[in-house]
Amino acid sequence: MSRPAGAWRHHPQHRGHMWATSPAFRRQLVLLRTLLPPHPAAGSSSSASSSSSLRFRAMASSAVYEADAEAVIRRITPPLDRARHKGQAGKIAVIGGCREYTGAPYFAAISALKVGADLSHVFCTKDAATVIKSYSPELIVHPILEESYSVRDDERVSVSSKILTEVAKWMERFDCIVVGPGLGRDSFLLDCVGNIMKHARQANIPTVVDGDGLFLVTNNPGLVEGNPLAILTPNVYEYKRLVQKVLNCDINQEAASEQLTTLCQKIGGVTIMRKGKEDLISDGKTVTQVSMFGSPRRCGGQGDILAGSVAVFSSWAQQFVLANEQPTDKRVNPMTLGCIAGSLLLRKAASLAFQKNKRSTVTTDIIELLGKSLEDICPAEH
Ligand SMILES: NC(=O)C1=CN([C@@H]2O[C@H](COP(=O)(O)OP(=O)(O)OC[C@H]3O[C@@H](n4cnc5c(N)ncnc54)[C@H](O)[C@@H]3O)[C@@H](O)[C@H]2O)[C@@H](O)CC1
Ligand SMILES: Nc1ncnc2c1ncn2[C@@H]1O[C@H](COP(=O)(O)OP(=O)(O)OP(=O)(O)O)[C@@H](O)[C@H]1O
Ligand SMILES: [Mg+2]
Repeated sequence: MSRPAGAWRHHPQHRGHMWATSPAFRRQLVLLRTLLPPHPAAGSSSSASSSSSLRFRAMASSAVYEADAEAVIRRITPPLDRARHKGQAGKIAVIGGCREYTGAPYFAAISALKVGADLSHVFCTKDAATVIKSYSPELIVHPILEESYSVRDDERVSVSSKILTEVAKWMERFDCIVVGPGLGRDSFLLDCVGNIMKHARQANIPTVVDGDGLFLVTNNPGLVEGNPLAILTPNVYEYKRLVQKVLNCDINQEAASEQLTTLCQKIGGVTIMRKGKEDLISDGKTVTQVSMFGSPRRCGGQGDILAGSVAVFSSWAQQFVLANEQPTDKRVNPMTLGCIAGSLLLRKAASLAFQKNKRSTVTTDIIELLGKSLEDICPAEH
């Protein structure tokens, strides 16, 4: 996603946003401070920023900050510049899709396009490929993954290495990959995907891990340990399993933010978005939340939309942070910004879809409203 340095700085949408600051984080998080309210330690009043959308609340001993997520979206979304060519707004790949699940990888991949990526690929099993292609001609679908039932024992090593070679050919082109939507839990397939994750890491490709990708990572945390380009997006059950495995304890709701911070630190370097009534986001240093109400419908697939959206926003945020030329130690974590932006956009689209469709709201209704939701926040220029 090469682009002229500073492209974002000249976006009219990005001018003049007065965000609150957080002195306690100033040294580390120059951009994120603009998303945060005054920190209590700085002597500001506890009714911090009551006049703005920025709030904080104490949970156990860790403060949780409500992000000004609209401002984040405006800030990181690149302008539609006529001089740009295909690919510069992002190339995303979803690793997922098997016999059982074809909806999830489709939802994630099409959402990436609807948010604004130029190209969206899906790497899935042969069974799933034709089905996914039939949902949309926009997606580039690679039928290369194999499940145990289709591979003889004596073929496993060669098939596994062929799969890795095939994905590796493409890997450098991607700005972000999403591992897990509709992947299934076949052991051979998960082994192959573990190798793909290792390769992505070596190639410094940001990786969103969701759905069955989290099943893989929970059983093998080493796949993401110490990787600052990894984002985990667990739902309530996936989070519980991760906490049990990594922290060896149960969920502590009273100290939710502290536990999330500890989990990030224990895994090391990763960003985790704990999905739920509020989406709680931490990279082990700060905890931010997005709590704008979306929709009371909990139809399956909303997490897939989120994963595809976070992939796009994170790659935009990475470029934004680089283009603003902050010293490395002062850069905000772009993965956090991507999570904040993806969370708000999904919630806005879900809210609009629910207004229209009420109880019959399904995931495709929400996807159709991603564009309007983004337009309301950050209009395209003409
Ligand atoms: N249309 C599709 O193809 C969809 C496929 N999906 C994929 O389906 C796969 C499995 O994801 P799921 O989120 O369904 O995962 P699970 O199969 O773990 O969970 C399914 C449901 O079972 C229940 N459950 C799970 N663990 C539980 C526990 N410990 N205690 C009580 N109830 C529990 C919950 O209601 C949960 O929502 C993933 O690959 C995911 O991406 C989902 O994204 C939904 C949409
Ligand atoms: N109780 C809730 N109230 C409001 N929003 C919620 C609630 N639970 C989840 N969400 C929203 O729905 C999004 C998807 O979360 P969810 O927990 O449904 O993911 P998931 O189970 O992984 O979804 P999927 O069916 O795609 O696998 C989250 O980003 C969150 O914003
Ligand atoms: Mg899910």
